[in-house]
Amino acid sequence: MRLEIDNLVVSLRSDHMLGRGRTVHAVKGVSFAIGTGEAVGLVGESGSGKSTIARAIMGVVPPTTGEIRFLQEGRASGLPKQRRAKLAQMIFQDAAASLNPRLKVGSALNQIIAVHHPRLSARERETMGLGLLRRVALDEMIFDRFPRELSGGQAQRVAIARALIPEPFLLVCDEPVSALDVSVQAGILRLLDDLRRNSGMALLMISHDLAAVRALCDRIVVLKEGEIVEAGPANAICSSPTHAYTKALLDAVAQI
Ligand SMILES: Nc1ncnc2c1ncn2[C@@H]1O[C@H](COP(=O)(O)OP(=O)(O)OP(=O)(O)O)[C@@H](O)[C@H]1O
Repeated sequence: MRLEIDNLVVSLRSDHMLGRGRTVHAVKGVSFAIGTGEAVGLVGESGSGKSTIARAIMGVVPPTTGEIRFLQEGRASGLPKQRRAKLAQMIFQDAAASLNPRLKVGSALNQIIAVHHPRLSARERETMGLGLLRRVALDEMIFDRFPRELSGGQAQRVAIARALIPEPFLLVCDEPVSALDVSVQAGILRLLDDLRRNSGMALLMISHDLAAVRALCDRIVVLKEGEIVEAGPANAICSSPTHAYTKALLDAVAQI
């Protein structure tokens, strides 16, 4: 399986009070690809277009021009809703906010398991839910907790467990650790890395933090004002950046 982003342009109508109705060129002709089991980092300062690219991949915003293709053995993959869930899932910075506050973790997982595995019995769904918790290294007790009773790291692990249910080709991670304590960050990054290595799930790791991206990714794409300024193997980008902007991002990491 392969995701190809080809000359993607996304222009948005500004909803900001001061510039309402103005067109914002959030993404201006971006191309890159991700194959099965690959981890690609998308870095750039605030407003460089990272989240807009993620939303376009997830089908939430349409490309203004250009294409986003999921290819299976060279052929376009169909996009009925169920199928789309198997192409890409997404996790967010604020994991707790992405969980339904009224549902216990077990019920939330159960609902999504029922959608994607309709033939399973209630018992089998529960077994699968508990198995998912183990896969993200959470205690079974978490099954009976509400999102408000979870720590930030636990909530992110539940969000990851939920994303795994359709067994997606790609997990889009939008700043998945930037709201967490440094000690908790490493555990989540290790979990994402293990999932990629063990299940072959591809990762698109979106971050303004080059250090987190470097730890996880084979390749890095550096964005500035909606355009790619540099792209290549993670080690090469981090050890000898060619673009002044990438150097500035690296210097920012060194100062932390
Ligand atoms: N819904 C929207 N309407 C209008 N403009 C938008 C909208 N969403 C984003 N933008 C603009 O598009 C540009 C890219 O924003 P985007 O959120 O993709 O950047 P980002 O790199 O993800 O930033 P951050 O790291 O702060 O999340 C910015 O100028 C932003 O103001």
